[in-house]
Amino acid sequence: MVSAPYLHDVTACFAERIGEGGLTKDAYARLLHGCGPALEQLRRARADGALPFLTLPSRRDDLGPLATLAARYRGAFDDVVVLGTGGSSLGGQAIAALADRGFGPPVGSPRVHFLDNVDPDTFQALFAAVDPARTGVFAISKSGGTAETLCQLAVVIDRLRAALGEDALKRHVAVMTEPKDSPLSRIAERFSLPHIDHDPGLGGRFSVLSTGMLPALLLGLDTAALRTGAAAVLEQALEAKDAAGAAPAVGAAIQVGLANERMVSQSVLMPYCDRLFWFARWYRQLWAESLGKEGNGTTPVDALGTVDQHSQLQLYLDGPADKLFTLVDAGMAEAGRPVDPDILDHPETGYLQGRTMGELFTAESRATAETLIGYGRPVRQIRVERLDEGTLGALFMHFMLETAIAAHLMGVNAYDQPAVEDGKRLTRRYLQGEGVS
Ligand SMILES: O=P(O)(O)OC[C@H]1OC(O)[C@H](O)[C@@H](O)[C@@H]1O
Repeated sequence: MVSAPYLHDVTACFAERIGEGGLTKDAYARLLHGCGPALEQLRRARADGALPFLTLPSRRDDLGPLATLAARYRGAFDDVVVLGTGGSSLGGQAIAALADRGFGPPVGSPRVHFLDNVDPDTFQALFAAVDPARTGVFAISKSGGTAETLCQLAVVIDRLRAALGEDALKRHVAVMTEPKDSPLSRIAERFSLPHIDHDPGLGGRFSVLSTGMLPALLLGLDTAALRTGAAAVLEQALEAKDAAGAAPAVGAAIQVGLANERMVSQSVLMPYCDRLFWFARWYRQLWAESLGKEGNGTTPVDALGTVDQHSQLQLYLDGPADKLFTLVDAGMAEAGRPVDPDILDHPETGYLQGRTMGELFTAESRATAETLIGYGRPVRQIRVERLDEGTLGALFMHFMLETAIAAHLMGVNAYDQPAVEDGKRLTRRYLQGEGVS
């Protein structure tokens, strides 16, 4: 059992059963040994600043311009639209879910909408719902050249300009992109839009502690706590005396070991917490794009307890034995009011009487883990005492490190995504008229 500050019982419970299945203790020990150089590489990268996702947790200097913009937006707008896709959107969505459960933002915050697709119907619905005079926009694109984000922004600027005039744009629209010449930086320049620099060394799927900060500030979340939680996990992992003491290394060794032995081809992340729904979506991109290279990688699956017990669990238990399960328990056992036996008085539901919703949640998470183990499926559980900015930051860092270490073990570069460029090239050709009948 490995524990890290903030993440209690990062139970590599499968580690305790290694040797029972196809992953031998020797193979696991070799992989864990291989994590040593991976951790050393991360230590060096943190020291020389080569990987900004490792230095960001201890930085605060970059937050100033974001805080200024957020304060202005909070004062001026009822709605803020965050444009961008992939790594420029999912981290922000995962953070925003902490504060907005879908019933509206906290008092004093605007409604924050993430538009990460180019579905014209969605944009039509957005324009019908918001008042342009009370709407702010924040467009995020690391490269500044992503077709979807540029198209989104062009459409939104067109609408705002028609409603408010060109001069108003600089008060309503801001961008975050690399400080270089790009289609997005040119738009910012042309309309004098505030431009916040995106660190060129910070890959989108490792950028949550940067791209997620404006949404966090808009919703009144504690950005310092997000980073402190991440820093604590980073510190624990990089200062551990060996790889066995570093939870992300243990997780990477298990995931890669099971994949090498052809025991898993999919990695299911199943939090028991609605607020972690978008976290699982964020993880899906991180794991897929970082590792899916040269025939490597396992397919990440985002699931949600208890909902997916009622739609996926049959397959998970009795379908192909090709999945590793990571269940996240967000410490809600105490939450909720007890069920009044006067209302639920049927003899068959005696087990629910006097129990809280949180108790049902927690019992189901435990029961699912044990049932999966009973069916011989590899399972690990991560327990978070309480979900807040600190623990969410810790979870982000845990999985970013686990992914980086897994990439090292697989011998792939975690920080690029060369294959997706092919489809982008083809899209451009189609739009230019080539091959379109
Ligand atoms: O932030 P951007 O440069 O606009 O990129 C947004 C997304 O675009 C892609 O196609 C990449 O596959 C993703 O890794 C990236 O996060």
